[in-house]
Amino acid sequence: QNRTTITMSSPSLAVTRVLASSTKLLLLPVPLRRFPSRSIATTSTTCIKPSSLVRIAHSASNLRNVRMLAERKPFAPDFFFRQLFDEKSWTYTYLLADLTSKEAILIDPVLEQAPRDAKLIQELGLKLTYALNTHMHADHITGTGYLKQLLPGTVSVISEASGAKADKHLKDNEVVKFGRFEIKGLCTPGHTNGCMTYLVDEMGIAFTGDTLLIRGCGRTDFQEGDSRTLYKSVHERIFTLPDNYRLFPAHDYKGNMETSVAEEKQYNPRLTKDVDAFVEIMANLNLPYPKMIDKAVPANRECGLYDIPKE
Ligand SMILES: N[C@@H](CCC(=O)N[C@@H](CSS)C(=O)NCC(=O)O)C(=O)O
Repeated sequence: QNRTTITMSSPSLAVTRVLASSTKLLLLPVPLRRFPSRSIATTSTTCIKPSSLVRIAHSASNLRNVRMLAERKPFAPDFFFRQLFDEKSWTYTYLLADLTSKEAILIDPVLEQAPRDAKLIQELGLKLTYALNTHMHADHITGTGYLKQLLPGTVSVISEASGAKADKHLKDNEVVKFGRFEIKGLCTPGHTNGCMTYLVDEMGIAFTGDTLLIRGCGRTDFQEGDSRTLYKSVHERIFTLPDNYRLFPAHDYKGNMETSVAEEKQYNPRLTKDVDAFVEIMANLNLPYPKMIDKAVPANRECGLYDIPKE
């Protein structure tokens, strides 16, 4: 009979073998002391199908990463979340709302997408109260100025430290409410002086702007960029959040959409290094300047109220 015997100390190898042989598998009892602590042992002779083995093997390898898969805080049923994308600047905009009061906020809207965002908000029967910027962007013009025109009553928001115009300026730890929810601004300078990470603690989510990107971070070679400051901001204000917090950046250039505190603490190739190594990495990124920088920074200093289409 076609039989394969494996130990579960190398699950991926075992899966490869079993999938290749496509036989049933016989697990023989092996004294527990032969297994490393993270392995799965069987105490009786068992016959299992390859498909079950794949599941077991995945579970075994996941044991190593169990911290990363810490239970998420579920979204409340009355909390609305939508991630939107601008394909020209690779920017994520986030629409959040209280479904009972219908009050909504936007984080990092993009000028060219303001009509899309306004239409969506109207279609969903929401009322935009605040349009927030994580910082004074260099690669696109914020949509907050245009949204104020499209959806009158919208209040534009940016950090006090940004030096940009807006209806409302936030200090560190200051909160903005939308319905029963609140979003808190944490000063996380480094990419620019005025960078803020926005937290909705009740939902276990944070919007990191360009301070922390997925497996990366914002560059520090223009505006008031400073690598040591960025490193401190991430380590002291983002990596100290609970491991299961879901993180949403302002950009991603590789098709990723979200990450978590635990993942970035373990796998961020820049921010897992010590500060001197980080500074060295950042000094050698050699990225071309954003194409829009000369137009975007002056426009964003005026809250995007610059050259906007006349309605
Ligand atoms: N090519 C883009 C700009 C890409 C870029 O520089 N992104 C910034 C955030 S927007 S200022 C960044 O910090 N990137 C970090 C990285 O490691 O890529 C354009 O021309 O707009």
